Amino acid sequence: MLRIAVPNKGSLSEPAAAMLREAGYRQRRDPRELVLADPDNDVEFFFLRPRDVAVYVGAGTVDVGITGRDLMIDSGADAVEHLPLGFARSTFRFAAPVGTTEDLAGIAGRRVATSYPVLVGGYLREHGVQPSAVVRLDGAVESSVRLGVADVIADVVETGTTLRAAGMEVFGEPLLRSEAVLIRRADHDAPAGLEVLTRRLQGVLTAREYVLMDYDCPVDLVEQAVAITPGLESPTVSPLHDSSWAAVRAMVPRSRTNQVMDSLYDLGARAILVTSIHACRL
Ligand SMILES: Nc1ncnc2c1ncn2[C@@H]1O[C@H](COP(=O)(O)OP(=O)(O)OP(=O)(O)O)[C@@H](O)[C@H]1O
Ligand SMILES: O=P(O)(O)OC[C@H]1O[C@H](OP(=O)(O)OP(=O)(O)O)[C@H](O)[C@@H]1O
Ligand SMILES: [Mg+2]
Repeated sequence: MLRIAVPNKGSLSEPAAAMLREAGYRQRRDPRELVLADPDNDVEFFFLRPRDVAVYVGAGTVDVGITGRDLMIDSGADAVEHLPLGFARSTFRFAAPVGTTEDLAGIAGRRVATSYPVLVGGYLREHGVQPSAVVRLDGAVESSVRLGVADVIADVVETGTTLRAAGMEVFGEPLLRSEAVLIRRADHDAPAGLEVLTRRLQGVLTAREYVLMDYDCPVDLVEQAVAITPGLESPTVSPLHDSSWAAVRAMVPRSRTNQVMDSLYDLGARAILVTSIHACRL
């Protein structure tokens, strides 16, 4: 039975459960449940703090887990990324009160507050910058400068709203681009059952990323039309009762749906229909 660690709280918890549910797994109804067996799918879920997921995976007491790339690196655990999951996307950045710090070198001899001390310490060492201290805080790091325990911060930034509200701005390059990832133990064979889990999650990712597009097209325009919708391998082209027309079906990136429909219509395609993919195995 594959043992899977899942975040029990925070911004990873809900989307992780939604993804697993979409992949056909049971998920808990009561947020106080700590363990959930799913014998039909031969897996068992352990609901753990997101920060701890990599620790358990690295120790081998669970087989795989869902966590953030930033959290995995900060844990220092013996775990590796197996599959990026496309949600909880963020950047990890240095920031300081507006107009006070220009670049990485400006951190030398100053105090950096963060909830990710291992990640930040490692990055600064790699770049040869020595702060006077790395101050570890649990959260609300943006308040640390105003409250006098640090001079700059390093934290998760998504929209930048929290930083702006605190009168801060980012500086330097992002330390990291993070997202939710499926992780497994480093230097060990893939556990039994991981292949099925991976294929199922990949199915969800594809179903989220693509739509199915069907359209009718004059036969002499098919070549130009399939150049617009090449699909993943090759689009399906079927004859229609009216032999001067063909029906085409192809997968199209969801984000480009409307541009592709406009181009097809301009070319002369008609009856363009878009359908969501409910599930798939490629
Ligand atoms: N605003 C955000 N947008 C996108 N991802 C985020 C955001 N805040 C945190 N994350 C990601 O969520 C993970 C951290 O989850 P965690 O549950 O520890 O913290 P949290 O979501 O800030 O919850 P809490 O603050 O309630 O503890 C990290 O991978 C981080 O990159
Ligand atoms: O760029 P934004 O869209 O504003 O998002 C980034 C903020 O979101 C998270 O905070 P959270 O609300 O989880 O509070 P915390 O700092 O206490 O963890 C993160 O730590 C940042 O503060
Ligand atoms: Mg937080």
